[in-house]
Amino acid sequence: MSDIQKKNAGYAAAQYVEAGMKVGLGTGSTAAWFVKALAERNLPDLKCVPTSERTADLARELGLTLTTLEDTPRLDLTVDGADEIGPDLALIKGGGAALLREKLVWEASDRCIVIADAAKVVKQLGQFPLPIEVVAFGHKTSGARINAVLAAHGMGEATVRQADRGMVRTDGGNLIYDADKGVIADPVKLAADLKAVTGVVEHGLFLGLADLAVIGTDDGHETLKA
Ligand SMILES: O=C[C@H](O)[C@H](O)[C@H](O)COP(=O)(O)O
Repeated sequence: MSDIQKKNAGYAAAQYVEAGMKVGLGTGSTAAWFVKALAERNLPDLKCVPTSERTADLARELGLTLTTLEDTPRLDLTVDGADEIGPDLALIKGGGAALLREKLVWEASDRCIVIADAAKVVKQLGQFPLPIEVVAFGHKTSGARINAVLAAHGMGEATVRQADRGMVRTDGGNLIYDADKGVIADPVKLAADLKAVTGVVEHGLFLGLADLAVIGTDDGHETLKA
């Protein structure tokens, strides 16, 4: 993990934003650099949709104009971080528990740019534990079903994410189960199988959504196309 690489990716991605755009703001330490760089550009008539309360607070503090998906259902561009970037720009996201709002914002965007430090680029997804957002009601039952799906994919068990004060809650009040790390051999099928479990709200596999990756290097950035 390199902060300078994250910063370089965030600042480079801010150059893709034009005046008057409707922009989705990602969540996490890399996306925070993008939000900062975007605010510094001071472009006129931007409208931004944040993907978490954390990002909303930061963007507000930096003077960006915020709106919601309810008021602005289509966006020109979303820029967001990732936990892993695999072949074809298939991603794992949700390390910061923001995956549901992130996916809603990504899917509402004409173009999505993923930004990351170089260590996030992998040959096969799965070394980062896949986050799965689950409704709290009956979550142990849902968790057992999730584990059956993961076992069928040759993966280890998922466990509920804990913080100092108990189970982590997302901005929407849900829980996060993190799959044990391992090889995700068939991300498309795993995504469909997880979505079929009642109680699963969303999972952190972002497939076919990223158009471009901006990868920070120590002295600049590189781009990868989908
Ligand atoms: O839920 C959080 C998001 O998906 C983040 O974009 C992801 O975890 C990457 O975060 P970071 O840039 O801090 O590594």
